[in-house]
Amino acid sequence: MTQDPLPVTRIPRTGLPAHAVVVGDPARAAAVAALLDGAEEVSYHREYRVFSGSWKGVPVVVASHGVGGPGAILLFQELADAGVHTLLRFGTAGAMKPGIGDGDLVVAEAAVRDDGVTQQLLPPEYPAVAAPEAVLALQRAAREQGAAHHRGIVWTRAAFQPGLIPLFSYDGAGLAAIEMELSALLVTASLRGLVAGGVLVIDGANADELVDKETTGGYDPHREVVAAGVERGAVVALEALRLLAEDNREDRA
Ligand SMILES: O=P(O)(O)O[C@H]1O[C@H](CO)[C@@H](O)[C@H]1O
Ligand SMILES: O=c1cc[nH]c(=O)[nH]1
Repeated sequence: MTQDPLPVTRIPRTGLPAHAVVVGDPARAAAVAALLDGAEEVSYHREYRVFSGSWKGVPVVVASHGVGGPGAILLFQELADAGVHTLLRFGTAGAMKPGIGDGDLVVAEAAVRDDGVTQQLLPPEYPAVAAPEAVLALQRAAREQGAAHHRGIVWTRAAFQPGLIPLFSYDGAGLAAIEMELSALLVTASLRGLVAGGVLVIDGANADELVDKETTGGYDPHREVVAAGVERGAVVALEALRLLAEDNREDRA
């Protein structure tokens, strides 16, 4: 009997692998899926392009969530409904700390919840934290790939463009990077009992006041240095997922 797909993303309710890499851009989902064995497009509805395949023997999902927390959280929730329990976001981000340069990776330890959606779900004091095992798996994978990487807190911010209200400054707070969806993933994971984390490729920074001019050239994701970081980051995310899947297998044994 054919099953009804889930209502927003149109992914199937059953049969998906339990480990997923989620990315903003549908084209990046296709590029990551191209690294898999036996990759197949599962569904493509709105901004949600979903593939399955296997990475070094581990069945994985690769899915795009589009730009912005409110839309992205619909994918995270429906992946959880479909039985996915480990999710790593592989995105791009702006650098916020001196010494973090274009093409470098940032492994998120936690995120500031300015995502524009989770405030409507639970109080703002609730933290957005990555699973420690996801942080360590991403860090280990980045080391093993020889990818320049940093660990730190990420600012998830719903507004990409500057507006009339001056940007609140987190000067002195030690934030590493700014992007738009990670805290929505981390909060969803905590609420649903999932394992989640994130690794981000630096592509400049979209707010001039955030840019460390010595290490980044300002916001421009369409550069060779970013493309090279994305290639490295894709392998880091898949390798980290494999390490987490191995841990899961050992825990169950
Ligand atoms: O490259 P992705 O994963 O889309 O991530 C970043 O890029 C987009 C902004 O251009 C936002 O989605 C932001 O979070
Ligand atoms: O939100 C984002 C994403 C990429 N780069 C930025 O500077 N900001």
